[in-house]
Amino acid sequence: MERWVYGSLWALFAGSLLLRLARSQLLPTRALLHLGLLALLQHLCQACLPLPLGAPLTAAGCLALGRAAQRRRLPVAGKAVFITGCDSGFGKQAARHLDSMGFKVFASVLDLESAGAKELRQSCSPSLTLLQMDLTKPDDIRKAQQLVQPQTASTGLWGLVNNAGFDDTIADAELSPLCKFRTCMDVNFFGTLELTKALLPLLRSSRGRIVTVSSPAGDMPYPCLAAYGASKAALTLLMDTFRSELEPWGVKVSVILPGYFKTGTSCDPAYWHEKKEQLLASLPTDLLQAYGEEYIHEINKQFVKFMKIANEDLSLVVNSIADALISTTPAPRYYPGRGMRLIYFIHHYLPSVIRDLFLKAFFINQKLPRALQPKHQNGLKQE
Ligand SMILES: NC(=O)C1=CN([C@@H]2O[C@H](COP(=O)(O)OP(=O)(O)OC[C@H]3O[C@@H](n4cnc5c(N)ncnc54)[C@H](O)[C@@H]3O)[C@@H](O)[C@H]2O)C=CC1
Ligand SMILES: C[C@]12CC(=O)[C@H]3[C@@H](CCC4=CC(=O)CC[C@@]43C)[C@@H]1CC[C@@H]2C(=O)CO
Repeated sequence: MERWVYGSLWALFAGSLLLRLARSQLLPTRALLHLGLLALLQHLCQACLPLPLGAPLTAAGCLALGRAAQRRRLPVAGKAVFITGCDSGFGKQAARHLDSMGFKVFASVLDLESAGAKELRQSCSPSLTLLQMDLTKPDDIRKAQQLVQPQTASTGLWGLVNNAGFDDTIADAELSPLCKFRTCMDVNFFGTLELTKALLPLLRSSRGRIVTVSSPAGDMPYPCLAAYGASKAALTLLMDTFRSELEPWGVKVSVILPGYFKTGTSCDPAYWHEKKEQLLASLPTDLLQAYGEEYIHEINKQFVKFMKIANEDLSLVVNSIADALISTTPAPRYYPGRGMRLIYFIHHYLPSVIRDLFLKAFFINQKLPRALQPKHQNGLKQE
């Protein structure tokens, strides 16, 4: 009897864990997971249940998992979606893709004359509306809300895709100017929060969707990304809170956590060279003395080399955005991109010392600051 109780409890625990992992999008393939789960259930039933119930229970498991695995999609007709950051990158490609799917797209851009805005104007259907909006300007957000509201009064606004984001500093937190922390927070957190609050009444009336593109840098300490990562950490937590609080209203919230992709200026060496020079010119002398110019050149070199191998297939992210908008069961998290499952597995299950070493080996591994180098050590001792 005891064996039977333990076996059943173990089967329930293992089954719930594997199902949670399946829904989290963290595992390589659903089929692999389902086979593993069914083999486990079959074994446990045979080992623990007094009667030959293995086969019928396993068959029931197949049916249940098959239904869970089916991700049904909602009809697109009549659904309006507001997307931010469509000048380039994921936002531009998502606007074009959602327009081709039949959504009524409101594509906001920083600059209506940007190459991306012109491309969307030329390549998308007449139902796509381009509008200029700077997330750091409350007046722009108010005008955007006033444009969208009358055009969605009958249908409500089905989706908000918070895609716009900013970072232009790749340096240790101590070397990152405070104004960079503020700009990242202003765009990535406060601007996104203000827009979301402005459009929430429309989203609640349609029991629609909020899809926010955050970053794994908000979940784990990527070296030299403190300003950006802190703003994304705040954003991700905000969206998790929205997901819980908006559940009674029928509004579903998903967070997209992409890997590293070639978008906008993310892999433009000339852009990052200019940002490095601006940073060097802005640093106080004592800080520059302590770290040394070479330290900052090395970070920039490692970063530019890393982005050379960034993913070029933006459709991985765009498809996650689309799924979060029209799946009947959107996932709370999407992890599109090479190696993201491994990175999150390490983050969730390995000790912090291993996690930190992995991120340094994977992304940027700073050299010793000038003041800590043996040939400069005597300078420190005298001070
Ligand atoms: N490229 C990558 O490897 C990754 C990007 N992300 C996130 O993906 C999102 C999209 O970025 P990407 O397409 O990669 O880069 P991107 O630079 O091509 O696009 C960023 C967009 O945000 C807009 N934007 C910037 N500041 C703005 C402001 N103040 N107001 C309104 N819009 C503003 C830009 O005009 C641009 O359209 C961002 O939230 C970014 O943090 C997350 C993980 C990885
Ligand atoms: C900061 C930025 C976007 C990111 O989130 C990535 C970063 C390059 C290193 C990364 C590797 C990952 O595995 C996750 C994503 C990320 C932290 C990108 C460099 C420029 C990108 C940017 O500026 C976004 O606005």
